Amino acid sequence: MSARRSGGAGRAVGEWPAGRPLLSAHLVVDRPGFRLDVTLSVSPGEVVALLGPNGAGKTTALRALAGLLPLYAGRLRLGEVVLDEPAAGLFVPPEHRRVGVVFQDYLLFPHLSALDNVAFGPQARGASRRVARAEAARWLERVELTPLARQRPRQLSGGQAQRVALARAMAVGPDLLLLDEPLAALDARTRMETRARLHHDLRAHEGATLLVTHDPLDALVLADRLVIVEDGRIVQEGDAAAVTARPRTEYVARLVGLNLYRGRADGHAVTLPGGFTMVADDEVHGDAFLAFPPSAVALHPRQPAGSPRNTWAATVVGVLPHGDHLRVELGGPIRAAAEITPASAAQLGLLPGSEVWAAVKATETRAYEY
Ligand SMILES: Nc1ncnc2c1ncn2[C@@H]1O[C@H](COP(=O)(O)OP(=O)(O)OP(=O)(O)O)[C@@H](O)[C@H]1O
Repeated sequence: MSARRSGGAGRAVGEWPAGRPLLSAHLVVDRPGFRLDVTLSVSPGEVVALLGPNGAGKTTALRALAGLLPLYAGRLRLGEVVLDEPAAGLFVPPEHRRVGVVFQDYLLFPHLSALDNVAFGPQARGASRRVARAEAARWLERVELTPLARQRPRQLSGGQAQRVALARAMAVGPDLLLLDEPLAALDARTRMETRARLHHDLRAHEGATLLVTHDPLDALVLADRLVIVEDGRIVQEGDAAAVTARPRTEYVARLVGLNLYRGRADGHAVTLPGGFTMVADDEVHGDAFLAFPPSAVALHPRQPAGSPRNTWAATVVGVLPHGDHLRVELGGPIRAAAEITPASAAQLGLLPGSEVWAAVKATETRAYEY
């Protein structure tokens, strides 16, 4: 099978020129009432997480990369091969792409053993049964499942089934590995263990990896770079530190647990919609984001003396447990979340409708341009 037909890199991933992305895609997909329009590039060995709320278009992007949905416009190149380019009449079908997919519910064949599930990929791509099974055995060994090779999927735990699905996706030697919510089907405990294993296995993959997830923890643990999609568009991308330090949408701010506002800055003062002004540690001019963590919000029963900055009268909208703290949703001149201990909540006698004073130190308040 030629590299072109097989949709392969056309040269070993190890020889791929440094600095040139292995996957380079401008994906435009039309659905009734929805358009996905995103540009993605992933380098060899890099793990990118596509993160976003429900209906953002993550699965649509993954399906387009796998060839399960054709592009409406744009271009998808993997290695040296163009897999989809409607304007040029090019489309490589899924079975001829060097792409491995781990679906959310794994889609293992229930009547086949773990070994034959993994052997399916190489066999479907033309390997003999013997070669495919040898390849499958090698992959099961890599994910430490050799003793379970003869088991059927229903005899495997969720974490084991996930690893069989990963071995099956890797057994075709993919240049692009796609994972759709790989840990969503697992309970919390198995999830932690499987996440750690998956991290280890993904490090060993020389090709490009794209992971679709709702779960910020999966993204932070597994990925080198985050791409955040909302309503079919990329709203922010970068490594975890950059994204969490400077969220650019409310979704991202919630994800990283920050209060976030848009306003106009004049030096250290940022005026928010409605006219409330806050003082930030940073100096910015023009349109700006203002962000502070809920843990930086102190609540007082009366107006605190001697600290007129960043203090406002607020009304308690709701109180929710948050780990071993309480998260207090506040209404008032700005909506904000505060995180306090159960002891201080009891002292303040917090109930929905309670009146309190909120205070945030300028040193804990960040401002940055948008
Ligand atoms: N088979 C389909 N036919 C038509 N529209 C679809 C289909 N599947 C998804 N959509 C629409 O495409 C948009 C993006 O959906 P998609 O499943 O890609 O989002 P997502 O980010 O993966 O969401 P989730 O996290 O809920 O899986 C949504 O508006 C959805 O209603």
